[in-house]
Amino acid sequence: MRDLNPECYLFRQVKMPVLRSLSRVAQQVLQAPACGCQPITVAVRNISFSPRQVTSDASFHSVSFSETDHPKVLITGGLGQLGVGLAKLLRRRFGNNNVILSDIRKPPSHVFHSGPFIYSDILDYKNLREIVVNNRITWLVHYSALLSAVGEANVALARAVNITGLHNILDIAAEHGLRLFVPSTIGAFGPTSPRNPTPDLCVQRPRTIYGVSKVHAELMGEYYHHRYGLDFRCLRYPGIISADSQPGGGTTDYAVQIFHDAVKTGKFECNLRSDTRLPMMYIEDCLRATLEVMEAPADTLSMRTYNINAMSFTPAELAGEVQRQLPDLQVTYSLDQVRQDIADSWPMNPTMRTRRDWGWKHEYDLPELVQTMLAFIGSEARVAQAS
Ligand SMILES: NC(=O)c1ccc[n+]([C@@H]2O[C@H](COP(=O)([O-])OP(=O)(O)OC[C@H]3O[C@@H](n4cnc5c(N)ncnc54)[C@H](O)[C@@H]3O)[C@@H](O)[C@H]2O)c1
Ligand SMILES: C[C@@H](O)[C@H](N)C(=O)O
Repeated sequence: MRDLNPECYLFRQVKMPVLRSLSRVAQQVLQAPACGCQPITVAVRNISFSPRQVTSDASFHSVSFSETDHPKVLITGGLGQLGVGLAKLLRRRFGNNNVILSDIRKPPSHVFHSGPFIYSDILDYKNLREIVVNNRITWLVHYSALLSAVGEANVALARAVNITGLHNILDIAAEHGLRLFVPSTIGAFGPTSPRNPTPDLCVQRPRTIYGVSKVHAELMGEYYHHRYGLDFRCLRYPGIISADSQPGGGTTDYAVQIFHDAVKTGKFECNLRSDTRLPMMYIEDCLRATLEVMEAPADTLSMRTYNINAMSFTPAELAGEVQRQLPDLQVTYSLDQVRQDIADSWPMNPTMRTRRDWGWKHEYDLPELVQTMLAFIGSEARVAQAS
């Protein structure tokens, strides 16, 4: 089964009653509609029936998104390291009011006043659905998650947010014909995956709840794509490095912290071994890749989950590059064994079919990354000192 017919889908969505009882899990076969599509009925969520119409020549585009309109975007978990930057990029492209940031945390004043913000807990399915319906959302970028190190410290919460929350997102997206982006991660690989290089398709047996939940997200998204025609798109981000937003508790956080410590104290204690090689990317490249994969014509996507990368370096190599700009920086090493074990199971160099499929090219390598980070954090520090 490949895809949905928009008219049939919307017709059925409006006409069909939504059944809420968790105990009434079932499937119904509907009568063939006038358009001649072969109807199937699928319980996307066990509280409702969502009939899906499939035609052999249908494309994979979202059912409710007209290509001539701007998408109406909802970003979940938008107050983390990546969400505010993505909202800024998407708002520049689609208009301020067409991009809604959401989170369960209170936004800082500059974020609150920069565009639409809304409270949304992804564990609250009804609230999510209300937001999607009331705001006529067509694209959903699902950023809410607990990252690798924080997830190991709170497995139950990570399981709830990263797995149960994802189920809510998938059902909402399928039921309302949204184009859905869910980031995966290099953490979706594990100790038995090939590390150098790591192909897009290979063994994935991660040993963190974060990694397990992200493999689950990849597989569920692809399943919904093939089963229900959900327009699911996924990139496995490497460690993302940003100057104006803080990482949320991952294994690659050291590569952000070093810049702040270098500028503020001239000393940096690294919690990974000096020779730990991991894939990394500057945030601007990451957000551009996200927009590019969301805008890519469906027929250019040979897969729905892709590796993506810019550079790979070790703490020693990063420190060396920072020391070229700030020669007095002192770097010491004090291992966090949880993070080290995680890092030792992750890829060093993911290969990328994105290059072939939609021409992905990063702009920032290590020297540009270091210059940009130091320039930004340095100027912030000077402003803070002056005021
Ligand atoms: N930053 C990276 O290096 C990186 C790398 C690979 C993948 N990713 C993925 O990208 C996405 C965004 O990453 P990030 O670095 O911005 O994460 P982050 O940890 O900085 O932010 C996650 C956000 O999710 C929110 N959240 C937690 N529980 C929630 C709930 N119940 N409902 C709604 N929101 C909730 C948090 O409040 C937080 O603002 C995540 O899915 C992450 O796995 C990030
Ligand atoms: C790599 C990524 O998923 C995140 N930065 C982490 O370290 O957990």
